[in-house]
Amino acid sequence: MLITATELPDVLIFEPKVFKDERGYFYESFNHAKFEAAIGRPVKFVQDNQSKSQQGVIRGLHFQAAPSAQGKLVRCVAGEVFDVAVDIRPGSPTFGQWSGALLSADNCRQLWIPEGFAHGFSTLSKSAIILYKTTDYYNPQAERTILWDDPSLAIDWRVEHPILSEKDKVAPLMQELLENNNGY
Ligand SMILES: Cc1cn([C@H]2C[C@H](O)[C@@H](COP(=O)(O)OP(=O)(O)O[C@H]3O[C@H](C)C(=O)[C@H](O)[C@H]3O)O2)c(=O)[nH]c1=O
Repeated sequence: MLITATELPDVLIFEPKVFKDERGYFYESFNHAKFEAAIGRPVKFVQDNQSKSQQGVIRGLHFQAAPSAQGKLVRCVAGEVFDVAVDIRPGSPTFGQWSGALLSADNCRQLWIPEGFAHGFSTLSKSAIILYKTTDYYNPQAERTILWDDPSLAIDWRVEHPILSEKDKVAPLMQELLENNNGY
């Protein structure tokens, strides 16, 4: 398994060893012991999620406020997405910075996004299916959103005129969340 650092020290790209032969391919999509050894701490995933999106969809930016914060291990099993993590940990040296990775069914890459980051992705292929593990359960009361095109983040989503949920269309700016302190 190849592990690559990103611009955000705690956000990592995992590339599993893919065994290809005349039948197709095989790879271990998750190995708990290897994953914990790679990130250097115990991690317990409690929920698996799956979503399908059409080209041009952006889902995000989302996170759950503490104590329901979720770490996410994201992979794309059909098509291609640009997966983005934003450091929203107050006091972090990379606070407000983002990092993105192309995840696709072909590159088999996975993005590890620890607790304390907001997450979103844009759909680059005709459609895309992502699967992701989370380290805490869904808690609607703890759900928070940040506006996808918040100018203070200036994320390049690589899509024009994105398709958004009604919730995402009206998400607050990160500064608004900080000011009224309901985001953390
Ligand atoms: C996240 C979630 C949602 N739901 C229900 C709530 C809604 O009735 C429906 C669709 O939810 P939503 O529109 O929030 O789905 P996404 O826009 O894909 O949200 C996700 O997208 C970004 C990229 C994330 O990282 C989060 O996991 C999550 O916020 O599924 C559940 O029942 N359980 C869940 O864990």
